[in-house]
Amino acid sequence: MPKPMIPALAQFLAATAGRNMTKAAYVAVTVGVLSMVLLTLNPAYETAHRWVDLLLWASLAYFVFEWLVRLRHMTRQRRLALYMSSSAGLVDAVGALAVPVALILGAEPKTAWLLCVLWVLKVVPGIPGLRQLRRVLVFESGPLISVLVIFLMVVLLASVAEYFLERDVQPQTFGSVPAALWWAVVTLTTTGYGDVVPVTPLGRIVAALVMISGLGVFGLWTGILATGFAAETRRDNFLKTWESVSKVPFFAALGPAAIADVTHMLRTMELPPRITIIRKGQQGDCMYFIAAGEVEVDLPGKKVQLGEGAFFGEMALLGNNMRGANVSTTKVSRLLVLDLVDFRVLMARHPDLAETIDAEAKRRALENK
Ligand SMILES: Nc1ncnc2c1ncn2[C@@H]1O[C@@H]2COP(=O)(O)O[C@H]2[C@H]1O
Repeated sequence: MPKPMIPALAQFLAATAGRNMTKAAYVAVTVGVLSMVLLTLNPAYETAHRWVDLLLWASLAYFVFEWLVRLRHMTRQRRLALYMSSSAGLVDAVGALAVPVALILGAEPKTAWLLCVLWVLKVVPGIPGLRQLRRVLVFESGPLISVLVIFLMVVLLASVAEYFLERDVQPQTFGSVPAALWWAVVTLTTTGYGDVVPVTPLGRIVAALVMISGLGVFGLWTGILATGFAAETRRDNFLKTWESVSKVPFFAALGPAAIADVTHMLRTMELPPRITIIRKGQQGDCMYFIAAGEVEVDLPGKKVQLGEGAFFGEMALLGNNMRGANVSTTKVSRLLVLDLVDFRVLMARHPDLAETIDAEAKRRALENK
């Protein structure tokens, strides 16, 4: 018998605490935050205030319900303290309590509902690549902090210089170092509001230097983050491929160093069922190892299934470069792809593997005659 909807939903919400958001939570965040934005729009809010209020209360009710369900679930699991002190627990608590507490404390409703902007924090665990970003920030913290220190140094030097050069001509805007600091930050970050502008010749020369430094500082930041991300993605791919390679029996006899070597040459590909990977008659530029799943080779008069650990697509690389049959997936499959150049390198570096591939290709060619 299907479970009643509310208990089933409650069980699901409890189990997803601290993980990616549920679809309902995405809807509640979007509806809630958009309604909050409408609340600040006049006269639109005045005309539709019943609907906007209803949507705001409905979103809040969802988050309160979700929080209570999770509290109950964690109490039963004896993990309440852990949940309440985790970032997910804090975000859930803030999402459920911020607006009601502000209303109870007597804040004006239009002000209290602004706090529902905090619901966007719920989206954080679902952001793809967040773990990668965190790791990049940790690994690259040294260079990033160095750039930050350079930024602060230039800001301070420039603002003192501009204060000295401009204070007599523009006492209103450059009359103190903090006032000049505002100009320095706006200029160095390349924002350039243009509300405060040096007018003396020397002041302008300093400004030009600050603008050029700004480009350099931001170029450095971007460069450090971009290379950090690229390195992190490479590491992630390597780990994923390593895991698959070590599971393929074909590579099992290799030592860890050789597996690492092979892993550098392979890339992973995830495919759904019924996808054609190889078409007969096309040029062959890579071969495949099956890490998981199954493929079917469509030969004249028969179909051959190849499962986990098998390889295919080697015959074109060893022969006349032409694919001899159609090959497609029959199940969800994870394949390791070896490009032609790396295939040659692999064959040269690992003669035992080369022999196995060669022998299997010859056996298949005989079988197909
Ligand atoms: N008899 C067979 N048994 C298993 N696989 C085969 C057989 N014949 C061909 N194949 C595979 O199907 C692939 C089609 O592309 P290739 O010719 O590059 O390489 C071929 C082999 O890897």
